[in-house]
Order: sequence, then C-alpha cells, then structure tokens
Amino acid sequence: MKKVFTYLKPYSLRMFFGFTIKVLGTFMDLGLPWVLAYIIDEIIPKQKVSFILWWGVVMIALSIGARTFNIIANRMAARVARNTIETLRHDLFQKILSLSGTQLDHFTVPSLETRMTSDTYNIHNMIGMMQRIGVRAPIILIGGIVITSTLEPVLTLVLIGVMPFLAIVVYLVSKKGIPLYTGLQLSTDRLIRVVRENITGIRVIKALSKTSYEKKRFSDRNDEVVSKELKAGTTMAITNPVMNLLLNIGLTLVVIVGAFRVDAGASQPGKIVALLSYFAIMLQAVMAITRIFVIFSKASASASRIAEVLNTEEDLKTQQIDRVDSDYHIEFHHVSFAYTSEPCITDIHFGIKKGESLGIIGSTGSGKTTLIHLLMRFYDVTEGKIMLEGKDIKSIDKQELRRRFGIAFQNDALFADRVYENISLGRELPIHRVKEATEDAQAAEFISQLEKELDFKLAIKGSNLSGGQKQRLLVSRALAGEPEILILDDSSSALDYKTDSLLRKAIRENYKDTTSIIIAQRISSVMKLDHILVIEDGQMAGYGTHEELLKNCEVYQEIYQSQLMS
Ligand SMILES: Nc1ncnc2c1ncn2[C@@H]1O[C@H](COP(=O)(O)OP(=O)(O)OP(=O)(O)O)[C@@H](O)[C@H]1O
Repeated sequence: MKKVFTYLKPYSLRMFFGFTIKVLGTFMDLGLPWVLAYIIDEIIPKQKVSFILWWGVVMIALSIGARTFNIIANRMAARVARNTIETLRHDLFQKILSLSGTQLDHFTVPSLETRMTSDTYNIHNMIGMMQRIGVRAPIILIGGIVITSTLEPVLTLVLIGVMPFLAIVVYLVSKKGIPLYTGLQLSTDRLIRVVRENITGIRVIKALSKTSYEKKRFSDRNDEVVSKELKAGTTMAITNPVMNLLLNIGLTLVVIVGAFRVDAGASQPGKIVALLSYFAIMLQAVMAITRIFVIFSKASASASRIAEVLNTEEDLKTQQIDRVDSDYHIEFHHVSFAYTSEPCITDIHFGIKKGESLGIIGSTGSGKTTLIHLLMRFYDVTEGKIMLEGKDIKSIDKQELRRRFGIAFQNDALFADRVYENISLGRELPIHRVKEATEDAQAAEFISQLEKELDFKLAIKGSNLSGGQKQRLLVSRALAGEPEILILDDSSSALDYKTDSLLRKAIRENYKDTTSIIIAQRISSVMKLDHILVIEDGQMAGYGTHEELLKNCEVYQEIYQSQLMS
C-alpha cells in the first residue's frame, strides 16, 4: 500500500482542499439534529412563529450547504482517484514493457493483465472511497459523540459502550478479508488465462471438437473463483448484520433510558429526538466504515500485487564491458542457456560477417527461436557471450540494440489497424518505403487487391487475412526499416515454394548490406544462404554451407532425405 500511496503525493494540495470542504459539509450535517433539538426544547415553548421560521431557515441553509459541499468534495475526490490511477497504470504498463523474458515468465501474461485492470480498479475505488467516506464517517462518529455528550451525557455512554464491540468486529473481519481477497485475485488470474487461451485458440478448439473439454476447464476455474468470492463475500457480509444488531441494541436502549429520564425530568424530548437522529447518522457512518474495510481489504491485496511488479528490479542491466577486435558482425561465443533448471541451449559457437546470411534449421523445440531471444537480449545467456561487432550485447543499451533488428517472429502480432500502420508500426516510415518493403516481401500484389490497399483495415490479429498474407505483412514490417540485421523466424512456412523463393531472391538482391538470419523448417529456404546452423536438442549438430553439411552432417542429411522424399 505504501508504494501506491506515493502516487497520491502530487495531489496532496487538491486532497487538502477536498478534505477541508468535506469537513465543513460534515459539520453542517452534524449541526442539523442539534438545531432540531434547540427548536423543540427552546423555541417551540416560546410560541413565537417568527423565531420558529427563522430557525427553520437556518436548518434549510445547513442542509443545502452540507449537500453542496459534499458534492464539490466528492467531485474533487473522484478527480484525484482518476488521475492517480492514470499515472499508476501508465507506470505499471511501462514497467511491464521493460520486464525481461524471465520476469514475464514468472508473472505470466494473464496475471499482468489482471494487475493492469481489476487490481488498478480496486485501488481506484479505495482512493475515491477514502476521500469521501473515509473523511466523513470518522468526523460523524467522533463529532456525534462529542455533541451527544454535551446534550445528554448519560445516553451517550450507552453509545460509547457499544463501540468496542464494533471495533472488534471490524478488526476480525478485515484480518480475514485480506488473504481471502489475495486468493481470489490469484483464481481470477487463472480464470483469465483459460479465457485468453480459449479465445486465442477458438478455431483449433472447435476443429478438434474440444469444446466440451474446454467448457469443463472453464467451468472448473469459474467454480474456483465463485467459491473464493463466496467465501470472501460471506466473511465480509457478516460485518453489516452484526454492526446493525449492535447499533440497534444501542438505539433501543437510548429510547428506553431516554423515556425514563424525560419522565423523571432529567432530560427533554428534543434532546432525545436529536440523539436518535445522531444515532441514525452514526449508524450510517459505522456501516460506511465497514464498507471501507471491505474495499481496503481488496485494495490492499491489489496494491501488493501491483507493488510486486513496480518494485521488480531490472535484471538485464547494461554492463560496462570492453569491446574486442572481431571480424564478425554477429558472434555466438560458446553460448549456453536454460529457461528453467533444464539446459535449453548448450555451447553454441559461430560467427557471421556483415551482409552475410545464416540459416538455422532443426526439429521443433530444438532451440532455434531461443537463439533469437538471446540475440535480442530478451533473456541473458547463462554461459558464454553474444557479440555484435566485437561488443558484448550486455554492454549495449537494450533499446539501441533492438533498434538494429528487423524481425518477424512466428505468429507475430497484427493489430486492428490499417495495413500501413501494421507495417510502419509507429516508425512513421514514408509510404514509398513501405511499398518497396511490401514488394520485396511479395505482399504488394495481394495488398493492391484489398479495398483501399495500404489503408485497408485489418481485423484483430489480422483475422481477415490468410496465413500466407499475414506472414508476408510481417516480413514487410521486418524489411520496411531497412534493418542492419534481419531475422525471419519461420516466416515463410505458409508461403508456396515459388513465393518463398522470390522472397529470398528479393532479400539477397535488395538488402546486400543487411546481415540476415532465417529460421526455417524447409531446406529449400536456407540452402542458398552463406552459412547454415543445424541445431538438435539445443546443441550444434552441424555448421557450414549446404554442400558441406550434405557431406558431413548426419542430421542435415536426414532432414534433406526426408524432405526430398516428401
Ligand atoms: N518461456 C519459456 N519457458 C520455458 N521453456 C521454454 C520457454 N520458451 C521455450 N521453451 C522451451 O525451450 C525449448 C526450445 O524452444 P524454442 O521455441 O526455441 O524451439 P524452436 O526450435 O524455435 O521450436 P519451433 O520450431 O517449434 O518454433 C522448447 O523445449 C520449449 O518448450
């Protein structure tokens, strides 16, 4: 919570004004029963209509003043809550963007989504509530006790006697509430993960007739959320009836004791009426405080989940490492890596010169994409080093490093935006450059057939395009910035042989200075490249040209034979 409260600092002045206005409004509310008692006990017995009217006007003025001040203060509170959450969400988003691959794996994407949405929403609720009811309710309670004790000290003791019981209920319930709400948020994370997986894979789920299986999976997660919600809700729901009961006992005692006291001449009817009014608004205040505790319990669980992300230390810091002389543009120097305890990449060692091309081939899951993740420093190598022009990539600023790449990953993201935006991706590239890239990526022809061509609007994830069209747009995006290093990760798998071959020809001829790395399943996609790395279970099974590998790499020969036969 401490971390979240630091976000309120810039609004302290606004909060102070809001607080002052709220206090004034609340005092006016507190004055009303007192004036009523005064009218009943002092003014009415004098039987002067002008006096009664005058004090009636005072009551109306107090009432209007209280409402107006309340509305102003509530609007100010809403503004503070909105602005605070806007900044918090912005910082959280920035932080999420800067998380390394390992940190993203640790938090998981669905959990980060919940932290960005429902967790920030819970805190928004709390900040608003604290400024509105959090100020008003304690003043009503304390002010109420002070005023009633001046009016009727004996009856006030009845109310004060009830207070410790109320405090115990609030303490016990909120102590149980926070862990329950933390558990609920974790279950919500899991539910969102299932929803996310289902929505992303809706077609394959239908195609494989897995809908009933997925329905069950969703239902299990949903039941888990419902049961945790029920548990948290039931615990919190105990508060209101118990509070009500305690306060109503107090109220009944006031009426009984008050009746005896008026009868004995020790008190006046106006005071008893005022006391009942005070008890009523104090009852509302206590209810509001319990609501604050519920919201605070939720927000406190959310705040620690958000703080966990915000306090995550950057684990891929830029380091001071001296450059070494190297003939290579890209060099992997005995690189090993593990996502978990199991090694994924072991002792990969190669170098390619500027403008050269490297093909990476190997079975699925052999570690091809991981090599790119390491080259772009999404993860840090566990052993060895990766160098660009003799500079360890750990010594290059991450933004600067990544700007040097043009990359198309497998199933990369396409956005619900114009074709141009999807290719330019915020780089404000000139139209002619985007057009050239689409021609090289063999996408120009199909784009020319789209309505409005580059202005054609894609659906979410480019679902109104075919697989091959999507791939060609992604390759256009990678080529459009004329990158120093081009990486195509299985980006031509949906292309026919002719289009694939035209794409490779265009890259060869039009991007001579670009060093390219092409990951592919088909030997035809890599056989003409300067070097080919054959990878098997994360290890180098061969390195050389197509001809060399055909002679001396068994794995390559097997892939070649199997593809030749098919
Ligand atoms: N974030 C991750 N956390 C844990 N393990 C991972 C992660 N990403 C990949 N792996 C594992 O690392 C291994 C290599 O994965 P990688 O994606 O590099 O393979 P690949 O050769 O590119 O496969 P494909 O050809 O199917 O794309 C696989 O066993 C995979 O399960």
